[in-house]
Amino acid sequence: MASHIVGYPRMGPKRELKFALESFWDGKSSAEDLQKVAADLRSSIWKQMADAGIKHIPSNTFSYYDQVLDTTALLGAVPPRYGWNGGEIGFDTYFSMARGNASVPAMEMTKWFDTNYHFIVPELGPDVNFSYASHKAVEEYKEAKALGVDTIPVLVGPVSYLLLSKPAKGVEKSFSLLSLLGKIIPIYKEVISELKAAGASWIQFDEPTLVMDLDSHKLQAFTEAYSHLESTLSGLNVLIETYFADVPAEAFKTLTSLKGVTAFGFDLVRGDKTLDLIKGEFPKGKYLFAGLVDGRNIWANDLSASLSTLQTLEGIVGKDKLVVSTSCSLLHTAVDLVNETKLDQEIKSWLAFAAQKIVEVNALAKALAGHKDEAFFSANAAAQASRKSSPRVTNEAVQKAAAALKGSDHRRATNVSARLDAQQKKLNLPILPTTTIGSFPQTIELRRVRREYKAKKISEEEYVKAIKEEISKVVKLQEELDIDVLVHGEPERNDMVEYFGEQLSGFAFTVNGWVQSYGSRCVKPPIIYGDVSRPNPMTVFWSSAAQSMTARPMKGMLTGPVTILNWSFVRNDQPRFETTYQIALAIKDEVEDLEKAGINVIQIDEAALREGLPLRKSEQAFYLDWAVHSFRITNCGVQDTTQIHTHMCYSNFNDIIHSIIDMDADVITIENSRSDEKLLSVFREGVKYGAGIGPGVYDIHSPRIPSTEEIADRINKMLAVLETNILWVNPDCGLKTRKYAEVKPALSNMVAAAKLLRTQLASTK
Ligand SMILES: Nc1nc2c(c(=O)[nH]1)N[C@@H](CNc1ccc(C(=O)N[C@@H](CCC(=O)N[C@@H](CCC(=O)N[C@@H](CCC(=O)O)C(=O)O)C(=O)O)C(=O)O)cc1)CN2
Ligand code: MET
Ligand SMILES: [Zn+2]
Repeated sequence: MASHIVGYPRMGPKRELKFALESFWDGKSSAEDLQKVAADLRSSIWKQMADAGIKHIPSNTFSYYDQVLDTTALLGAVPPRYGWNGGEIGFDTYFSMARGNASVPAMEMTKWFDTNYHFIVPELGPDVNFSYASHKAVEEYKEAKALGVDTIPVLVGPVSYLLLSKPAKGVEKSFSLLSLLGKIIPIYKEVISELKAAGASWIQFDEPTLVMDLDSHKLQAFTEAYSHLESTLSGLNVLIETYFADVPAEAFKTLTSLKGVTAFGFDLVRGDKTLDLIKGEFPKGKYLFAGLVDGRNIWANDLSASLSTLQTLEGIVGKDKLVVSTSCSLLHTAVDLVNETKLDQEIKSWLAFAAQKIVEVNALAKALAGHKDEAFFSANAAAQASRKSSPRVTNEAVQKAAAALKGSDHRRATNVSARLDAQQKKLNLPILPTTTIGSFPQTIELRRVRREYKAKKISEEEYVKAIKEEISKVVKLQEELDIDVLVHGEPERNDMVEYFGEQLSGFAFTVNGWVQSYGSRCVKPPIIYGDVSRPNPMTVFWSSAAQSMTARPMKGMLTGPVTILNWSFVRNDQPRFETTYQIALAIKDEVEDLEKAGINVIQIDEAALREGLPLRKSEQAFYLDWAVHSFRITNCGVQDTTQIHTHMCYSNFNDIIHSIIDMDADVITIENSRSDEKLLSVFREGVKYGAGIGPGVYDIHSPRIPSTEEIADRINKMLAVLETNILWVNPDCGLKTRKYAEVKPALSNMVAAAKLLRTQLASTK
């Protein structure tokens, strides 16, 4: 019985790649240093899988930044503005596309399906001259082979690549990205041929777009693509891997009829309906890669349940055609539980990170082949049982309160325009008020202070003093810049989700449970294992201190329930909405405590609301309903004069704008500048929006400093579609990843642009 891993985290157990990348970008180390760290990481991962007994070990799932960008490099699809002149694509061009450089902004970055991973969006048009410009897939295959590991090379499939692209600037709206299929297939043929020549016997194409609701035209593209590749693929075993949801019935038919394909991979964790399709009809003689070990979470697999599913599948496809696999790439889970020395032992026994999941996959494959490791299975069964019955999981009062929420609407009593009037009387803001999203740069010094406090190397007194000093610096800076609504800068927070998780009951934490979010940036999602409650106020102390330092309004800064849910490892023993309602009640208490403490503006970030939208349309309305409801629960109890802000990033809102309006926030700040101002098109199409809105005026994910003119130009574009009196001026997102050398001039230009427009508007009145 064979085993397979869809993909593996690249950052390393201690984020070795992150540090190597950042040091290279800062000019502190050489390209060779970076390549050495990368090669060591790859070899240790391959060896680890080989030692565990995995049969199909993936290669080319390593990336210096992103696997979609790697595919863009493979195809030589570099946008002309990066000045690439052909030849093998090197670090310069590659990282310029990813991060921008002094003269050119970065390519667009967006969410990878419904995960917290971000990919670089290919920009394509009829004039792109595709060429085979990165041999990375072949080099990595050979590298593994030289280490004695014969791998299954992984490529982003041609159709998903095109479906995830966008038309380049200036390209006609009517241009069909799929029309480029004929141009990229020859490049895929080149790389497949080289892989074959290097000795590969298997190849994996990731085609996750197959889980979306694709029309027949798009499905047809799969049929076309793989029939063109058929002759080149002959002699190879070809796996098409899908993940993140069920494959719809139509797509399942198309997929399983593809020519030249010999194996199909399915996510059987998020997609429980696919099992029925397989039971209904699965092509004879083809391999089924059964993704039963969850790549998106940290819970230990229920091995006996998985084994019984596998036994059913074995009856359908036959013993020699069933392969045990992960539900998706392990990129989306933490790396190795071995490095968690501080976790409670009982909770630890419930968990499995990437390294442990490999062992689970292998144990299942062995058990199916009749070599069940009884000790391993019975330890697993004991852990499953302890998790089900552990008293630390349940809090009956919380369950009752959350259950009582259903059915009610939780709306503020007054409508938004009346509320905004009442708030303006109190706040007295100019038109085009300026603000920021919350965080200010997280300096090395700041991280050191937090770390030393956590390690008890400095006292609470010293810690409070240091953080207050930082807040005071940030407040002074904002006053000097003449920003209207201030923030405290979030210096006490490691991360906007982890920070709240640390203060809520029902959450556990890891020390090294990092997951890549984009490029070198990682997050450490807290683990929600039990019912959630708030033992004490979480932010009131710092927000009141900050407000006392200024006469200007200071925004209280909270993370909303849907975002806390979506950016945590969440329980899989109750529906997501139940967990969210529990978090909503905790945040509601915090909102009300902030109001009592005299904070008049409170921002409740729902950065990940869009991200959690189910991939399949049939499930979206239900999600939006409870997600928006949870947000309203948090602030339905405040006075009219308390101004509720929310913030969202990386969002494509056109399809959910009505839900956003239904959140009924007083002001919303939204990412906008790195996605071609797609957001504004919603309003151009006539959607009425009466609340305050601040579409980001510059991209904070790039080190580039925007000029006053550029920002003024952006604001003008917004004024063309939005009423002057509702528009706010702010960056796209928080500033924590930037340096002060970037933030000061950028914000100064932002305020200058707002003032310029205020003057212009006053003179044209
Ligand atoms: N959860 C989440 N998801 C999100 C976002 C977000 O802000 N949070 N933003 C969007 C974009 N994604 C982002 C993801 C990560 C970061 C980011 O800045 N991450 C930091 C993590 C920094 C962090 O939390 N650090 C901790 C831990 C400190 C630390 O790293 N300590 C040292 C030493 C530890 C010791 O000696 O004990 C280490 O572990 O190396 C802290 O500052 O307190 C990074 O990768 O650099 C930014 C945006 C979308 N998704
Ligand atoms: N308040 C948060 C910040 O400014 C919101 C970030 S959204 C990823 O960092
Ligand atoms: Zn954001």
